[in-house]
Amino acid sequence: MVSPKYHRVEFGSTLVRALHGPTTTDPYEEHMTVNTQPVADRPDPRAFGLPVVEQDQIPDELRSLVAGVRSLVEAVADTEADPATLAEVDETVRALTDRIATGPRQVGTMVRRTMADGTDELGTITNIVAGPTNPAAPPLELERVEGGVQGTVTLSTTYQGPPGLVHGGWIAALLDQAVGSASGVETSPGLTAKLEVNYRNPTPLFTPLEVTGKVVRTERRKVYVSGWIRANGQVTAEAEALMIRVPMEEG
Ligand SMILES: CCCCCCCC/C=C\CCCCCCCC(=O)SCCNC(=O)CCNC(=O)[C@H](O)C(C)(C)COP(=O)(O)OP(=O)(O)OC[C@H]1O[C@@H](n2cnc3c(N)ncnc32)[C@H](O)[C@@H]1OP(=O)(O)O
Repeated sequence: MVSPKYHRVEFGSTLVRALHGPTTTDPYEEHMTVNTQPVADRPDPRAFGLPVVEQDQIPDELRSLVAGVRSLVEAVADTEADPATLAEVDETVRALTDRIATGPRQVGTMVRRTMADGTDELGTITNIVAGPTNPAAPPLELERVEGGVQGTVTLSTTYQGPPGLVHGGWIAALLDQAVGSASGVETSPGLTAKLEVNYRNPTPLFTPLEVTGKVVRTERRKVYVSGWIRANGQVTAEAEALMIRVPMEEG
């Protein structure tokens, strides 16, 4: 179990409860299993009042909508349609937004997914890099490899910084996710205390990017992790990170 002395995370969810009330109702609860069984050797988000949704229980209709909205964002970012068409689409989108807004899901809602090798991973359901219900997430799907995790993602124009290239902040975000996930599956989940990124070569848009995180060594709660992004086999960015694991109760 997670130690109650982990005040910062505990305070975070207490704050969430203070802001949003003791939300136990999830708009998708009818369609998704909210797991209530504690996990023995891992921090249990439910100890902090955070619901856990199983990723394979997310309705196909929501997955499809998320992908559709992602395409919409790309189309909007690059549209050169005439003003009359823009006004018409704007009105439609606003009407659709009103129709779908069911109120916020509880902040901190977690999702559990099972990687190809059977490893379970917990993350927030709207995680900006990997969250399965977040249309703003690319999403980066990581799988277990020896010593860590790896995944491939292709970013389009909505992640642009310099012309034709991925924004440096997003490069750091991808690496943060990879080192955090590597640390989480190889040891236990934690927070990033330090992330140093070296931008070695331009990271191109519209090109499959291989994102890797590997644990280098562990000292008590400190986990040292390296990360890389490769495009066409060439390293474009690398990271050295320090993750601090959420403390577990002794014994
Ligand atoms: C129940 C559910 C909870 C789950 C939570 C995790 C879920 C993850 C799930 C799935 C993973 C998916 C992937 C996610 C990827 C994204 C990750 C992010 O983006 S994280 C957001 C950005 N990071 C922050 O906002 C941290 C802000 N900083 C803090 O909150 C604290 O500073 C924290 C937790 C990092 C450390 O605070 P302390 O009080 O817990 O730990 P102290 O006792 O100070 O340090 C422990 C050891 O670490 C060293 N240390 C701490 N910070 C250091 C630093 N910056 N540089 C060097 N050493 C440091 C200390 O010197 C100490 O070392 P010695 O054991 O004594 O040798």
